[in-house]
Amino acid sequence: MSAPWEEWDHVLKIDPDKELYGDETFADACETGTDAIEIGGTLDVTSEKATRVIEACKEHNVPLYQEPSNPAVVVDDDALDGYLIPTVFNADDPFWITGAHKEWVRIADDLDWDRTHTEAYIVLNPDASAAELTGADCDLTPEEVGAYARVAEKMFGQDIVYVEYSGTLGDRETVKAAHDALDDSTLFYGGGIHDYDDAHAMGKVADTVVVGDLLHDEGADAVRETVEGVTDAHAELADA
Ligand SMILES: CC(C)=CCC/C(C)=C/CC/C(C)=C/CC/C(C)=C/COP(=O)(O)OP(=O)(O)O
Ligand SMILES: O=P(O)(O)OC[C@@H](O)CO
Ligand SMILES: [Mg+2]
Repeated sequence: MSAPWEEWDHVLKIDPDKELYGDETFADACETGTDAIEIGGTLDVTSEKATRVIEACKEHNVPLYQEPSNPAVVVDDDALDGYLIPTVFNADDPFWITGAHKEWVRIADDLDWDRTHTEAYIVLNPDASAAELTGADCDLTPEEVGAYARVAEKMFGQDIVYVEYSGTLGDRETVKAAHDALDDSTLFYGGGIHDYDDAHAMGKVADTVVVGDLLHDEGADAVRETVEGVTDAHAELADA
């Protein structure tokens, strides 16, 4: 059976610490046409804030995943389809590679391994909170990023490799290098997607495009355009 993310063109990442746009609701976010919702952010997320988002989204027909930024924010909730646990391949502190994970497994009882999956992050925007927190080495050539991606797939068995430029649109050659380096794993791209054209361009070099801040800054209609952008890009690739 194939993994769910193999079918995802678009993921909407909701940050529990950020407000929605105008008077929009979580229902609006769920109805953008996105393939899945990831609930997570780097800073100031709590399990209470994450629970509020899960409760508001669970009645809607969209897969829901929590992406915890540390063990303390993990919510035990049957409404979640699963947990996508980051591990940061280019972090300078092993805490963000396996240390937090060790602590989580040590303190949590009865982890549901069937619903627990990992994402091999390569964090590339030095100004993003995720980069500052993890001390990520963002000064990497496309070739090095491709090599990290290949290591993640071939040596560490990672099903998801995530090129993360949170807050800024990334370098397409770098994203393409990661994509070209993978045989079977799914390449997520996230960062700075603002409109149809951004999503279309990154959709050409990534399997799954993740959109985050746009929901909070410009709202659900803007997110819907990005769903169309990546969907069109993938349809064009399939026709070519
Ligand atoms: C073992 C467990 C349960 C957790 C460990 C999780 C790890 C390694 C986290 C490292 C940091 C990280 C990659 C967080 C994930 C989510 C993420 C990148 C969110 C986007 O963050 P930003 O956009 O930089 O943050 P803000 O929007 O909050 O400023
Ligand atoms: O918020 P943006 O810049 O869209 O980034 C999306 C996601 O990759 C963040 O983890
Ligand atoms: Mg962000």
